[in-house]
Amino acid sequence: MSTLRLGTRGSTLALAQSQLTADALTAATGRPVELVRIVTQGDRSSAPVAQLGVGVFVSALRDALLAGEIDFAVHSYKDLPTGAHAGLHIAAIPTREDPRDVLIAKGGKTLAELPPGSVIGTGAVRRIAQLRALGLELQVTPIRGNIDSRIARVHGPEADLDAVVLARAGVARIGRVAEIAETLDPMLMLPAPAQGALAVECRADDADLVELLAALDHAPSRAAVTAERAMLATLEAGCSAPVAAHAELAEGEDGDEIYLRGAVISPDGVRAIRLSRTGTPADAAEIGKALAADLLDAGADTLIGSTE
Ligand SMILES: NCc1[nH]cc(CCC(=O)O)c1CC(=O)O
Repeated sequence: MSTLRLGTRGSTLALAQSQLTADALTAATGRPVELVRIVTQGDRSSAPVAQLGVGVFVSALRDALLAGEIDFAVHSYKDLPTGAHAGLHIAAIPTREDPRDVLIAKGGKTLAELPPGSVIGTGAVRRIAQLRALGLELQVTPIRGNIDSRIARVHGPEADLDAVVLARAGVARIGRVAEIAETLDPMLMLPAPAQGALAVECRADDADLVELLAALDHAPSRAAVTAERAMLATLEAGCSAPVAAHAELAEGEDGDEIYLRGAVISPDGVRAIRLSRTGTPADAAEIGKALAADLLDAGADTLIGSTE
């Protein structure tokens, strides 16, 4: 059996989730997998991610896939642009990690324990807006870089921040959950659509590999992510304010039920529209689209204008 080439970025997180997926595939199918390092434009640049544009970390991997240099790639699903990519196919969405955000703070302080004037670093407008919405005497400062360098801004000899907010999934995958001070309740900090989920992608015409990779697919995770991403995709057309979403699957009386919560927040955190919908996993995409329509009806597009 030929060895499959899994293309990966060189960051600690990318290597960790690629290795995890390689091991899971070998365990499930017996097929050997080797990791192939790909340097992306996002790794070479130190410009803010907002300037580099969405999907910059993804494009080099996709180019390598289409060029046949690698057989498949593992992405953080939340980093993928919402549109489908010609010639490529997401063959598996493995079991999702905890989608919530976490606080890593000096002295292990929780959000409520941070003294007035504390400086919190985060790059995502979604997190900045929700932190501001708490109305605390906190200073939010934009940061970028990989997870290790963000944690080093709080824990380590070069520390210059009181706290950072990160996705729990990333911290868990690089083996640093012990440093988490608080896992943030989605009531306060609703996660990014698809946070904590991975997308395993290969060429659409590689039928054998599409079938092989399906061994890694986890139907409940796929349903949750499909609902969240459908909401995001529909909102993108009508609204550019920060978007958050979280779908949970629960056993209802008539089988599994999806409970999708969504929010659109003004960047200054002053106004937020929060709504929810339920439905069956088979209707995941429709639930997401319908919730986005509800949010737009409630004025989500008017939240863009309120700047900092
Ligand atoms: N935007 C970068 C990014 N992409 C995926 C993760 C974490 C892991 C995940 O959500 O799957 C992170 C870091 C973070 O947001 O803290």
